[in-house]
Amino acid sequence: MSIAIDIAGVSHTYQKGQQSLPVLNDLNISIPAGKFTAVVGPSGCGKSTLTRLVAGLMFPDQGTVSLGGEPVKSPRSTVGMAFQNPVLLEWRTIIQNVVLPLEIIKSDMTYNNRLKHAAKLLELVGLKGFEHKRPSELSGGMRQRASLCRSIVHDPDVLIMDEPFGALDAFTREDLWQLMRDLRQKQSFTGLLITHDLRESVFLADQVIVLSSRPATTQFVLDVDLPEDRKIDSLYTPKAVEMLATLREQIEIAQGRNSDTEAA
Ligand SMILES: Nc1ncnc2c1ncn2[C@@H]1O[C@H](COP(=O)(O)OP(=O)(O)OP(=O)(O)O)[C@@H](O)[C@H]1O
Repeated sequence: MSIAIDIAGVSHTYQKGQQSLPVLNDLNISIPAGKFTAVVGPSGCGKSTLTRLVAGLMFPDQGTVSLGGEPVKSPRSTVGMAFQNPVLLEWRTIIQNVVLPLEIIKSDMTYNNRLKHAAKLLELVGLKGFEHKRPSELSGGMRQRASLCRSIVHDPDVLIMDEPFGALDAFTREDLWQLMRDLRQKQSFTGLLITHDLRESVFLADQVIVLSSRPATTQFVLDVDLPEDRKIDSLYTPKAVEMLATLREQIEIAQGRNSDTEAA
């Protein structure tokens, strides 16, 4: 299986005036094409920094980040990003927000085809009938659904998610986990998910990486040995409960090593 995201020997230090803050230390993560890896770790250990490096928004001091075998030298149109706060433009309708990446990346696509493609995705995520509403007319969960559509409307090879469900209530979050599972089956992409929610990591990922406290390095890797077509109930099976207990233990070990604040 080909490697879609390869983080090889990556170290990074922020410089603020005379002060240095080492954040990542010799990090190695390989994610095969079509698979999802979740990254968990103490607050402030460097998870968002990692997403910025993979997105090509900044570059590591040492090591290489490669997507599809090519070193990342700038942001790529084959990458989609989803964040905790769905920043939807209020002066655009929901469907106009979703087509935005197509306007920029797939400018050769006709206006009607862009709309058709976005409408199909909105239907898939249960937002048929809301295409012409403004973002402020939707609930937080609905806005996040629309934002996910915008993240994948251009058929990215890689989807980077930085706590995309963190601001939602527990039930909406579980709904969106199931939505993400279904989207993955319809549209193949490789996922890098940053989360503080261990259940989310086990539900969505094929592999969970626990980072140590800052400067973060790989402390523990868990292969999620659950069926691909997971149900929320799968999280209550003895196997899943055991995995969650292992992850919690690893997070506690990581936190014990000098983390900023509480996590997970
Ligand atoms: N641009 C920057 N310049 C200097 N320091 C930064 C910068 N961005 C982040 N940091 C610092 O680097 C450390 C890691 O930040 P980062 O956001 O990557 O951690 P995180 O693991 O995503 O945190 P959290 O879990 O709380 O979201 C923090 O101490 C943060 O204050």
